[in-house]
Amino acid sequence: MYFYGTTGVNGKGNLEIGGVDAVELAEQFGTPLYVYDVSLMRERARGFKKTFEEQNVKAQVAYASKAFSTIAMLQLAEEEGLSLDVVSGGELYTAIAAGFPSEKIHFHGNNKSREELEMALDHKIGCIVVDNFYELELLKNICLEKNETISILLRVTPGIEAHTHDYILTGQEDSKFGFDLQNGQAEEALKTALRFNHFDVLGLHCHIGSQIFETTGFLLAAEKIVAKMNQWKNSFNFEAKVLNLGGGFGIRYTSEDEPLLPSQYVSEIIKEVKRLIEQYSMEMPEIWIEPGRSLVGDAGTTLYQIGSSKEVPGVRKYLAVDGGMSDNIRPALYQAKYEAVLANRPLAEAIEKVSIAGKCCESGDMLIWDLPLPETEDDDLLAVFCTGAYGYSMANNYNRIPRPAVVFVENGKATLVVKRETYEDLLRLDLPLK
Ligand SMILES: Cc1ncc(COP(=O)(O)O)c(C=O)c1O
Ligand SMILES: N[C@@H](CCCC[NH3+])C(=O)O
Repeated sequence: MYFYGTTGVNGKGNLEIGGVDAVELAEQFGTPLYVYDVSLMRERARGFKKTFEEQNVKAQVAYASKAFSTIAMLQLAEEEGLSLDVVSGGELYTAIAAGFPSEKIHFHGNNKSREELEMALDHKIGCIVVDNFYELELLKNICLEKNETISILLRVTPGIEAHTHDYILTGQEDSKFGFDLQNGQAEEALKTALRFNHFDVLGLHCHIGSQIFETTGFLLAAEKIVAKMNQWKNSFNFEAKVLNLGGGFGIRYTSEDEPLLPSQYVSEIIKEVKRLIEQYSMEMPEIWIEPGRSLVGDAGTTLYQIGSSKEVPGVRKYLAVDGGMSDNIRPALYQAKYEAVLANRPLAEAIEKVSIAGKCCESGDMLIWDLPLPETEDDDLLAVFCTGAYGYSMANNYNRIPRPAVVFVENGKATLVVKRETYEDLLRLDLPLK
């Protein structure tokens, strides 16, 4: 069995995370429960940052908070010296509430509203990643009305087909995000932005997709963008100070996945950018990246109580848990795969394959197909690994199921960082007919 970070088995034979017994966590906080290994998140953040520091490259590692945005998480990101990528007014609001330094916040999104852009300007955030011509015009008008200047990056689509699931591909030409780099759109956007003196155009941004295992896509994107930067330096005397290559670094969900370490992704990127800069005799830009999944994904484990089961003779056995697509929609949305063990007997020998069903009223609400497990008993707990990214952040109240609590564990201590939703919470916004 593969254990992540501080996860292991304690003297009682139970799963332990961050020095805390997982069975005791379930007793204390209930299930389903998201448990985050804080030291693993710190290790990942330091891994990205250290590589830039060791190679003397000016950089910002911005945590893509869409992966998991809560006040405690953003405070941890700040403690670790990360910048922050937000993608909506809600994520920005959470960052402000967490006390995150606004000058280190970058704002993304392909359809930011006037209200969201005004909020960003009012909070004097670090930069806005402008996605399209509509936004360029809207932001220009808001800057004029408020007589404010703002730093911007232009998001471009470099025309890269990264190898990942279609729904999380973003760098290809036919994408809803960004200005096309090849067909002249990006150049047009740059010319428009440079004409307006309320914009400080820092440079370019691209994000080619998510859960990517190779560096080829990042290097190709860098090559295409730096070539354009060189062209624009010569034609408009525009020197990009920032090259932002986005996030998307893959992690290990199952034994089929073979990701690189944060330091390996970063080293390869630095090497390629340095080569290109030398080739074009340009100034080295700052390199910014935006990891989400690779900072928090493998630090999260979801604990579930096992409940009903159903045998389809000769076909399969279904085992249902007390959560499902309401706390982890990734298997239904992307056919994502996970590994799991019994938290109260993680080392017990597997004797059969069972398929883990959620409790939602959907046939597609299956968390894991054909999971090897020991024979299960009442009160067994299932621990599903690697649920830290896009689990809680994509959780929903389908079937009016309250969202689970979130606990951070570190050095033998558990801290509740998000309370479990209650039935009253579910009705908080409802109004009666009369
Ligand atoms: C612009 C942007 N940056 C960063 C990320 C973070 O991606 P990941 O969680 O795969 O690192 C995303 C999501 O894919 C994104 O759209
Ligand atoms: N939600 C996706 C990734 C989102 C990508 C955002 N640009 C996932 O769970 O894999």
